Amino acid sequence: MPVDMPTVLLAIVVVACSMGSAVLVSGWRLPRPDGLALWGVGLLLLALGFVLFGLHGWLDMPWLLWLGNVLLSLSYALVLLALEHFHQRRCSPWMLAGPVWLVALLSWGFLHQPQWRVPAVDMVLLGQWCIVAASVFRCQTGPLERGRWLLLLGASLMGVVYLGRLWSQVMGWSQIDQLLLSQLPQVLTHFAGLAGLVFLTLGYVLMTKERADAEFRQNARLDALTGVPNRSAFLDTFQHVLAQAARGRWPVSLLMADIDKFKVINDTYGHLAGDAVLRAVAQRLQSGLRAQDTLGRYGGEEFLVLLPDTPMAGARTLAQHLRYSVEQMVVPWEGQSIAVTISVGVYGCIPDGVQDAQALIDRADQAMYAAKRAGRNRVEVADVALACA
Ligand SMILES: Nc1nc2c(ncn2[C@@H]2O[C@H](COP(=O)(O)OP(=O)(O)OP(=O)(O)O)[C@@H](O)[C@H]2O)c(=O)[nH]1
Repeated sequence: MPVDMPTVLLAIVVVACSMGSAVLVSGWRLPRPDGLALWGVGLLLLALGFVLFGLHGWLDMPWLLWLGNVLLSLSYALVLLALEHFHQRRCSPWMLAGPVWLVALLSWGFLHQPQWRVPAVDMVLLGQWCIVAASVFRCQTGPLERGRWLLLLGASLMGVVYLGRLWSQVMGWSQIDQLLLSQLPQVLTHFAGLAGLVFLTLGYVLMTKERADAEFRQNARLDALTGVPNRSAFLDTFQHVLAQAARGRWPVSLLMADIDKFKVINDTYGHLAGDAVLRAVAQRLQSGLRAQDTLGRYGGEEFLVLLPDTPMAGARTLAQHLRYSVEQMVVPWEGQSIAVTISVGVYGCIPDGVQDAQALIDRADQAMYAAKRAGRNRVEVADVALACA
């Protein structure tokens, strides 16, 4: 089937323009630096570059070709910049601007020698796609998500396009200075490039969506005020640790810490001061824990601390330490200092795989209420008779 080369170029321009403007609009002034706007501008520059190539085919003005090549290289540099922006990395100016300068120099220097200009420029552009592919690989943490797979596929396709172009030049299959001639290698490489652009852009957009989804999931598991895991996230971790402890037959302890007379703090200093106290207590508790321990906000002014591989005696010592640490703290508020204390209930057991997490929390809660009844600012351990129930 004969394919008209100007139509192929037009298709590239239309697709790059529409994708570029859509991405630019969706990334415009986003609060988070996703690099989408950069990507959109890159696509628009690419479209402009192809418009200039097409015009050169008709008007035969060499500077159009030079500018088209520079714009193409600039658009690839913007793709790289967008990726680095997405990952909040600083990109070396040499990596970004170096190839663009090289393309500008080579295509100007060999403006009237297409046998040198075309392969030289193609080699630099191929190098740019290698850098893009390396950048996609470098941001891999854990298994590749679908967005990155698509990006890699797109970058590889672009690499194949330039290799194919170089190969067809070496083999003499295409008249390299005749851009508008409908030669099979030209048509094939341009179509492959178009497909590469679509894969790349979809991959990039998907990658931003995947990151937003992951952040949303993560935030949904954190308490917005204190930044520690919320009740449902804590319960998930607790269930998981209980199952592991039951398999390994190691002890698990739980602390329930409740701020004393918190209502008085709220009533005296105001609700915002109460919030500041909650944040300060959460920080204090967190700073006294090991990496494997989990602090969670159970509700209102109640915090839970999960201590894997910790017998009740050790948990009690830690609880005393945390209680003392909070007692020593003062929360500054509008020129005043708010004193805070906590009451802590301790419960521990070697799980047998049958216990329900909620039942264990209730035991720690009962111990905490015993501490309240005994006068507050103290630690109480659950009834030993119940300790392994
Ligand atoms: N500022 C603030 N207050 C909260 C928050 N969640 C719950 N509270 C308040 O915490 C207070 C808890 O009061 P109580 O249950 O009577 O407990 P308490 O005053 O600490 O008394 P004891 O626990 O017996 O020492 C209530 O006034 C709630 O409105 C919050 O996120 N921020």
